[in-house]
Amino acid sequence: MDSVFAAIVQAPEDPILGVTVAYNKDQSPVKLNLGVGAYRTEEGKPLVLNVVRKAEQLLVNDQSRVKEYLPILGLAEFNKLSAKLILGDDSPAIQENRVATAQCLSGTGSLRVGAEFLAKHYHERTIYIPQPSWGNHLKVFTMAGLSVKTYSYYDPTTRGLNFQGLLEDLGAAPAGAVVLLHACAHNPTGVDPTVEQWEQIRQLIRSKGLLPFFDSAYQGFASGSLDADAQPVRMFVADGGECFIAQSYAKNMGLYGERVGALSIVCKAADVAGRVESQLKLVIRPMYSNPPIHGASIASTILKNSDMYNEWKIELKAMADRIISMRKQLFDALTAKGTPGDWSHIVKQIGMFTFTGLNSDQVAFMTKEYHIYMTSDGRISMAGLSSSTVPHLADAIHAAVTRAS
Ligand SMILES: Cc1ncc(COP(=O)(O)O)c(C=O)c1O
Repeated sequence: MDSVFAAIVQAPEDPILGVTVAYNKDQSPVKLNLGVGAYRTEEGKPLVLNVVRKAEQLLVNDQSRVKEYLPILGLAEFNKLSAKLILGDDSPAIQENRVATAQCLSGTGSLRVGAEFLAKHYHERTIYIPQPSWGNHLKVFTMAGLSVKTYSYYDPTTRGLNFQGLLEDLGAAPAGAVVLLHACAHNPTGVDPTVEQWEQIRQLIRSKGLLPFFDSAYQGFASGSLDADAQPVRMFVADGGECFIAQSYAKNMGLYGERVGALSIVCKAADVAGRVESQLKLVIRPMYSNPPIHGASIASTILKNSDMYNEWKIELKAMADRIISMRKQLFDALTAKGTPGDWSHIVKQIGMFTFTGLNSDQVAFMTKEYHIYMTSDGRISMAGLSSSTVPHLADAIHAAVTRAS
């Protein structure tokens, strides 16, 4: 008898995760995976932070965390500490109980819960995401039932921010529309607004009554400082207006596989935040019922202990510094080879990724001839690179841009 699913067609791989699938199949000893979003060491290995190991040790015999686990919303302490991490220790919004926070499944799960909440409870169903943006944004928001539009963000000619285009597009958005903002280290471009530009964006968003939704997946990775990277979010929260924030600990604590994250909805009054929290529970309950306890316990163990917190900051800074060093090494290697083109953007960009400017043909060539894997938009993860692999990548880029097409 034929399977009832016989007519199902093969789905395409995810454009980002598919890079790793293709890489795994490659038998070449020189193969290089620059698609990974998670941090890697000089040896190309995933890094378990020292401070995470310590927190895990402490947790082995600790039963107390179970006591403060809230149904559906997860670890109460984790939620409070996460809101503090992004909003600041002395945030009036936290002191006034204006923030509803739910522990969610890493950054993606936090975005999705926020999107489902908006689809159910918010009058304006349109969300503007930057052009370009992390590839999953479009799907997360569309699947939740929102209508996704884009606003100008990147200018390929300057390899910088298209600030004028951004202001024009957001200025033309319907009142109330949701605006997705990368809190720092914009993925994939590595281009962030300056503080002055953020202030102008804030004024525009508030004057038009748009709703800011921050995606904070790389706090600490842009500047090496957790506080500095949170500044754009804090500017928006300081004005007293509403704001959504999705946080991920996948990159900055290296907890990718634990799926640790939080969604915070900053409201204008405590009673509203209480009602929002009650509705968040109704959104989450039929999705996955309750979030897992282990990863969030690790994160809160680190966040609440000042010694461990300081140790985390040092480890995070070291990761951010290694990425900056990789940028410099790649730029120097291309310059030394006399590779045609201006590669200065590689050192100017911020965060884990570099938006090389290589086109999809050049990427395909580098994969075929050099076994180098990256997304077809030319984005490479600097974390996937090491001093020993920089020359191979520089050779490949040089060959890709100088070959007759
Ligand atoms: C901009 C951005 N947002 C959110 C995420 C989600 O990360 P995760 O769900 O692994 O925490 C990522 C991961 O690559 C990202 O780059």
